[in-house]
Formats: sequence, structure tokens, C-alpha cells
Amino acid sequence: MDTISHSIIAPKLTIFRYGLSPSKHLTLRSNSTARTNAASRSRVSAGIKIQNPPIDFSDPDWKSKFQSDFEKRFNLPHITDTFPDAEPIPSTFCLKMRTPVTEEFRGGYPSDEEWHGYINNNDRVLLKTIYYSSPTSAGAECIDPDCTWVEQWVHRAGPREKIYFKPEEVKAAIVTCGGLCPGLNDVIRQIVITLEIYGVKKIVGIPYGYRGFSDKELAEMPLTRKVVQNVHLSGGSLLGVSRGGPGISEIVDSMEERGINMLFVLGGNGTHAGANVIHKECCRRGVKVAVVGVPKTIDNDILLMDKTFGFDTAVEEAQRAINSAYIEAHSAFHGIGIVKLMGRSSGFIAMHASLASGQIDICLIPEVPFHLHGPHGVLRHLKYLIETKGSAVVCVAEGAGQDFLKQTNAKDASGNAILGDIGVHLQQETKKYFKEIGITADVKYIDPTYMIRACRANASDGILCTVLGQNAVHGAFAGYSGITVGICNTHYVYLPIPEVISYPRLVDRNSRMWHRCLTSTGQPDFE
Ligand SMILES: Nc1ncnc2c1ncn2[C@@H]1O[C@H](COP(=O)(O)OP(=O)(O)O)[C@@H](O)[C@H]1O
Ligand SMILES: O=P(O)(O)OC[C@H]1O[C@](O)(COP(=O)(O)O)[C@@H](O)[C@@H]1O
Ligand SMILES: [Mg+2]
Repeated sequence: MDTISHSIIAPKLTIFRYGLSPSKHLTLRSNSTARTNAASRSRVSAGIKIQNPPIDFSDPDWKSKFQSDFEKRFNLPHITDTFPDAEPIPSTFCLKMRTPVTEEFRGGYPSDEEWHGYINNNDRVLLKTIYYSSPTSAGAECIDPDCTWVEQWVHRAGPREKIYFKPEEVKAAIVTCGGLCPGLNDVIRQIVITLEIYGVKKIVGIPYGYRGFSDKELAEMPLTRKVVQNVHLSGGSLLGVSRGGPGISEIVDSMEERGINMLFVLGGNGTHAGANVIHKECCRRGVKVAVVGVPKTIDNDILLMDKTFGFDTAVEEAQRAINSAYIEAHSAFHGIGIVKLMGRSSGFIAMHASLASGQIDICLIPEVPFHLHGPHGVLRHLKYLIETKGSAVVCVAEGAGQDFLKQTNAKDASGNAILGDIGVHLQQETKKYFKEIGITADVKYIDPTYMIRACRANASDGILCTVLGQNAVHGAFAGYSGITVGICNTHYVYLPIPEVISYPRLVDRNSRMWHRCLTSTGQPDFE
């Protein structure tokens, strides 16, 4: 694909949830073009199994075939795939340094054989760590109907002893795309700092996302440790962000003109789809470039990772809005507080914020359909809460209940659907309902979404950003391209881009976490 138009291919995937009857097979629409080369394989995600084509479990070798297929899928694309003769050199990243740089390092690199700070290319991290003895275990992620234990290993991230770029020949660029997310500046800062430790002198920021590659009026921003020293103290992105933008060829043309041979792309699933195509186009043109992604999304909708940076901060910041809604509701006669949180297709922020606050009576997320009206609807339960507790607080994810709203088919510049405002709808319907049944209700609606997104990262996200930013640079110097960084089971890993964006990661309604949320809110089933 040449232009970033994102009339996103939306193939249908059949998802089988263990523990449900076949009549409850679900259909999910993928919103990423990147699924093309992944669609033909079996895959597992949180609580769901997708098989396309199905594995033949009667084949006694199915497990080893699955594992060798898995290994191939998670093999990291490398510069040597396109340039088989590319020779590695000893790494210039070594923390046994001298200040100031003395003559002893002038001609060569300060790599130290005694320093055991490098990651071996064969180091691996185990992707799945729970053995489910039965497919009916809560949240079971099984490959076969017997829930056979199958080891799935992914590549460990970190500095390698051999590198494929000479620092003096590197021109590195950083670009931040999509919506804002707490921690963008922390990642930019760590990328710049780590590049300088390797000895890179030419580092630039591309302004306003992919748009900065085509808009001649937007000058690239030179970056140094000095420039980025304090950027993590503010939210937003030092470089600016945007949606939409030029086509892939234009981006790669611009990279060639500028002499960029390392590109760090900070963004969500759309940005990563773009990064993967940029990587492929560079390979096709035979230009030696490392393209490395750092997943950015407060929605936490990237597959396989424990979490993405900014998510923790978003959950923490959401507490303030929830607490205000709680106080308003609690202080009013028959008070009802409604808080809308972000989450286009995934309800992670709403679920975690509800759990963390302990002040939510009803949590509504896109993954779990609900009725508003009727004997089992949300409004009937609100009446019950008002009658029994005197007040109620609802937390709704922005992507929830879209069926209740007028569908406009409107898209943003990146091709993402523009959602209707479920928060406003809920507020209006609640007011109407209580008026109709003749019960007083004081309804207050809070939409803190953009306030949450614009925050600076909290301490735990700050650390995550630090590790991810540093690992992105190590991955590029190691010669990998078309990869992204992440955290799996508390360990840091490199993953091929298509594997993490083939569809948005969703809350598994059979997971223990969703069950815990229901336990905490005490809400009934609204389906
Ligand atoms: N399928 C795609 N292929 C190439 N580029 C894409 C694709 N989807 C989105 N992009 C580009 O990635 C950037 C960010 O995408 P967007 O969906 O807005 O945010 P996010 O990366 O956070 O999901 C935009 O510039 C957009 O044009
Ligand atoms: O107003 P904008 O910039 O389109 O952002 C809204 C979207 O941004 C998000 O916060 C994150 O989306 P991205 O990951 O695509 O940046 C969504 O939850 C929300 O729907
Ligand atoms: Mg997105």
C-alpha cells in the first residue's frame, strides 16, 4: 500500500471462547491492515483462540509444528535479511566509560569484553506463564481443546555485543503519531540519551507525526541530551503529533533525502502499521534503515504486552474524576455521577479505574454489550441503587454502547471511526428515565478524557518509558527493523510489528480481571 488512506481492510475473524456454546461464537472486525500476513495463522490472544486455518489436532506433531510456526512468526526481521554481507562491529555501548573521552577511545570503541552487560541474541522470554489445566478455567488461553501446555518464547530486548551501524554514520529520527499519551516525552528523552551514549551525533525530531515528513514548512528539530533534559516534566509531545499524513513512498523518499537510517516511531496500532510498511519499503528499495516502534496508547490495546506506557498514569488520573463524581453524587439527594473515560474499542482504562477507585457501581465497556432499558437494563439498576444506597456512580468507556447512538460512518484523518458520545447519551437517558418514573435524580456528567491524556507520566510509567526508549535504541543498533518493544510478564522483549497489531487487544470478559471488576462494583448482568 502506498498511501496512508486507511480504508482499513477489515477481515472477519472467527473467535472461539472456550466455555461458551458454539452458538456464542463471536465475530470481530480487525481495524488494521497489518493483519494481512498474520491472518492465515493460528493465534491466541487474551482468553480467545483464533484459528485460521484450523490446526489439525489429530496430527501427532501438531505441537511441534505450532511451535516452529510460532518461532518463525516471532523471528525478528534483521538488516542482514536484505544485506546478507552486512558486517557487525563491536558495540560502542558500554557503561565502563571515561570522562572526558580520552585518546584511548579515539580510534576505536570502548567495548569491554569483561563487561557482562549484553544480551545474547538467543536469550528468550516466555510469553505465556500460566498452565491452564482445563479450557473451562477462568480466562483460559488454550491452543487445543485439551489445553495442552505449549511453550512460546519471544526475543529478549537489550544491548547486543555486536552492532550493525557505526554511530558516526547514523542519522536517527524520532516521530510521534496519533493521539497524545502520558510518557511520550520520557521516551523521546531516553532515545536521545541512549543514542548519544552509543556515540550518535545526528539526532532529529520529525514535527507533527508522519505529516512532518511531507510538509516542507515543518523543519526537523535537532535533538541532544541538553534539549531533552527536562522534557519529561511536561505532558504532550515535544515534537507534536498528528493523524493522517503522507503516503509511505513520500515518507521513505523524505527519509532518503534527509539521510535518515534509524527511525524511532512512537504510536499506536495505526502508527505501527505505518512503521511496518516503511520498513518493508526500505527493504524493497535496498536502503539500510532500522525502523523501531515504541507502542504508545493509553487505551492499552496493543496485543501481547502487560501494558503500554501512559496507561498507568491514565488510570491514576481517572481516579480524580471518579472521586469528584462520587463526591457530587454522594452529596446530592439521589445523586448520579457519570464519568466517561477513553477506550475506543478496549475498556481497559474504565475497568482498571473502576477497580482502583472502589467508588464505581456500574462499569460499562465496549467488550460487554448491555441494555439501557428493560428489566435487566442499566437504568433499572440505577433506580435500585438510588432506592437502596441513595446515590450511584457510573464509569463508561467511550467505545461502549455505540449501538445506541446514531451511526455516522465519519472517520478521522487516520481512518479511525469517530464515535458518538455515550457519556452524554447516558446522562440524557438517565435524566429522562427518572423523570418518567417520577423519581428525583440529580445527574452530573464528567468527561475528563483530554485532561487525562495530557498529563505527564507518573513514576511507574516514567520507568517503563525509560526501559522501552533505551531498548528501542539497542534494537536498532542490533540491526533489527520492523520491530517494536514491549513488556511481557515483567520482562522486556522485541516483537515483530505485525504480531502486536493484527487486531486491537480487548478486555476478555471471561478474565479474572473483569470478574474482579464485577465483584467490586456489584453490578448485575445487563445483557
Ligand atoms: N494501516 C495503516 N498503514 C499505514 N499508516 C497508518 C495506518 N493506520 C494509520 N496510519 C498512520 O499512522 C498515524 C497514526 O495513526 P492513528 O490511528 O491516528 O493513531 P495510533 O497510531 O495511535 O493508532 C497516522 O499518521 C496514520 O495516517
Ligand atoms: O480526539 P482524538 O485525537 O481523535 O483522540 C481520541 C482517541 O484517542 C485515544 O485516546 C487514543 O487513540 P490512539 O491510540 O489512536 O492515539 C482514543 O481512546 C480516543 O478515541
Ligand atoms: Mg489506534
